[in-house]
Amino acid sequence: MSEKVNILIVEARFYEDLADEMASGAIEALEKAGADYERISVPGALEIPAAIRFAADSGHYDGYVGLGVVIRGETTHYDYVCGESARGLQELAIKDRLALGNGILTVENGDQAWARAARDRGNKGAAAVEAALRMVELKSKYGLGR
Ligand SMILES: Nc1c(NC[C@H](O)[C@H](O)[C@H](O)CO)[nH]c(=O)[nH]c1=O
Ligand SMILES: CC(=O)[C@@H](O)COP(=O)(O)O
Repeated sequence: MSEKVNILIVEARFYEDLADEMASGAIEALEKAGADYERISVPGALEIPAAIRFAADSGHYDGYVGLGVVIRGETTHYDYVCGESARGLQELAIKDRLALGNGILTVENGDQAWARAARDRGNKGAAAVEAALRMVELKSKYGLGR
């Protein structure tokens, strides 16, 4: 791929501090890889797939990274937020052939979230970038373009 890879980061800002850490890890990974990137935000993880789908029609991006943190509460809403955000991303990847990384943490509590979000621990924001970049490579290998 001759020109620089351009990645869109879609951040769910439900937990602002965790979102910042996840985004920082993702950005460090993108800069290390020499990729260009843009950032947009949504209220919560449920909105990530739709935001990616809106952006994909622009043809501006080679890949997408969804970042979010879903922490179980008192009701079954957790199950829907986790399940539907994951399903939405999978549909975008499979049906729309979008190169994306899923960086949506689905955890029981804040400690579990920080153990995975922190750059010096799980650094899952960077992991989602690495997944997205690999999928960009595969799309290029098979001539699928943006
Ligand atoms: N509880 C969490 C949510 N809930 C909000 C939804 O994602 C969505 O924004 C709302 O239902 C309006 O459509 N989102 C998270 O990202 N993390 C949570 O823990
Ligand atoms: C994951 C959620 O949507 C959750 O934070 C909502 O909390 P609750 O189930 O207590 O309303």
